[in-house]
Amino acid sequence: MKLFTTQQIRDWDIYTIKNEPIDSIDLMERAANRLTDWYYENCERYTDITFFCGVGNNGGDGLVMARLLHLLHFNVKCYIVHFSDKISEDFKQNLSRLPKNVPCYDIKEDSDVPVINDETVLVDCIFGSGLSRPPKGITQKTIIEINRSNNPVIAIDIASGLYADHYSTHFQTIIEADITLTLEVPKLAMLFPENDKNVGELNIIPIDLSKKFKEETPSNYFFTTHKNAQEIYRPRKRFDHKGKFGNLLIVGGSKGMIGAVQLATKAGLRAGAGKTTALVPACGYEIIQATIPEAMCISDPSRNHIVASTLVSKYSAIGIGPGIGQHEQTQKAVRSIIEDAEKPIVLDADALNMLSENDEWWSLIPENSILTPHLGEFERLAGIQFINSFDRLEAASKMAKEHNVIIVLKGANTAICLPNGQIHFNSTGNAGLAKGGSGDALLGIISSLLAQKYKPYEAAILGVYLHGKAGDYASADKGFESMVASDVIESLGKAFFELLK
Ligand SMILES: NC(=O)C1=CN([C@@H]2O[C@H](COP(=O)(O)OP(=O)(O)OC[C@H]3O[C@@H](n4cnc5c(N)ncnc54)[C@H](OP(=O)(O)O)[C@@H]3O)[C@@H](O)[C@H]2O)[C@@H](O)CC1
Ligand SMILES: [K+]
Repeated sequence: MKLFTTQQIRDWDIYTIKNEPIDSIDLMERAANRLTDWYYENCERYTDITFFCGVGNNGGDGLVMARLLHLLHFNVKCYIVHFSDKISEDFKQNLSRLPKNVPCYDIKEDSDVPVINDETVLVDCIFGSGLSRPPKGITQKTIIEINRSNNPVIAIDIASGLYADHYSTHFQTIIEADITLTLEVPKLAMLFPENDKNVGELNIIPIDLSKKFKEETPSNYFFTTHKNAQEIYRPRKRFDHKGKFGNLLIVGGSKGMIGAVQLATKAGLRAGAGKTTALVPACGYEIIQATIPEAMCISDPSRNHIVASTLVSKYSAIGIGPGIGQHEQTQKAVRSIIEDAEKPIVLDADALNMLSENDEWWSLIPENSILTPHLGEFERLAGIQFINSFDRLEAASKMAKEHNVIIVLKGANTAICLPNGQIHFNSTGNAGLAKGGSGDALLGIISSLLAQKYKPYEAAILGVYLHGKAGDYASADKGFESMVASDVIESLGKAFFELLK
């Protein structure tokens, strides 16, 4: 799914109105109908609803919802926040359509801001994508009061006060929503961790804006949906044999860290590689052989850490890094594997930390290789600590373009930065994945897909999606706290199955 800036969304709106064609008031009615359907299907038992409407089109959406929910016999009331004398035409029309028996109050000065103490759902439609500066005065006061209440808050399109395309610094005056119902596509700011408390649970409400505009308007931002993952996935055919699914090598492990390479190897197998081999220090040999009978194992001459490289040309993909440590001799071995590799490889964990200390390695990395740093590893690679996610993402995208590699910036909504400038945000996964071993599983999955001849960008996007989806199954079964990386790997099968639906 392509993501757009607010300016592009405004143009999309205008294009749809002109070319469908549809009157703007009817488009607002359609959007509010979809929002109302969502409310009815998901929140039917919450019968008391208070709307806080601005005087732009976001407020207009709120007024239509209020009318429709009133007709469905919900107890609705509205507050109108008069933040400007410039009132949108569609807002005005919908205010006149609001049934007279819906209580409606004006907020024009500070003393009009209500103290919220009744049990009601609060619907935030003060500002939408038209926010142009931090809220002040009565708007600020209203937002603070909504946040102070303990009532459930649903934001329409975007939490009021949050900039859609760039970093917000006025944290005190942004709605903290429990649920965001965003129209047609998520907005960029919703995918960044610092805005999590403002966005809450994100739901996308399609409103049928023009398909032609969507296809023809360029964007570098994407959100990986189930359908996108299905388009990449290639189901197996009846006569396929193991030779077709590649020969994967996982390089990792050191004394006390054999579990990491064990998880990556298991994940590689579960993600479908035809043959999977682990290259580990001698102390890990028996562990791998005894616990993963399906895998082959090469024992390094050294007992506690890897010192020797191996003949890399016979493998269709190589994943390097889980639990590998940073011993000087290991660095030499890793460097020589990277140097010998002729196809894209996958680098994680200490392999990335080694790279951040050896700038000259960049020129050795085969193009389109995949680097999977978490935020700390990325900052080491970039040599900078970032203040916000926008700057961090920009730096990751620049690095991907500059070095012709794929950067998988791990976190909630993992961002996959491609050398062509595209950034793909993942849509699956949960907080239970923030745990040791999770990254090892991801390295195994991505390398395994690469071994199966998925293109590097496909392996990265699909691998991250499957890892998150398996994490969602694991959390449903074990809970966020108790799920571990092994549960994620065990759930991979269900994630693959779902792609067939
Ligand atoms: N996408 C779609 O196709 C559809 C979108 N729809 C809906 O429309 C919404 C966008 O509507 P919108 O453009 O009218 O913007 P919205 O945020 O309601 O208000 C803008 C007003 O606020 C003002 N203003 C801004 N900041 C301010 C501040 N701090 N303090 C005071 N004033 C401030 C600003 O004034 P200005 O910046 O010009 O000074 C302007 O007057 C969108 O989110 C969605 O809900 C659907 O209806 C149908 C289809
Ligand atoms: K809003």
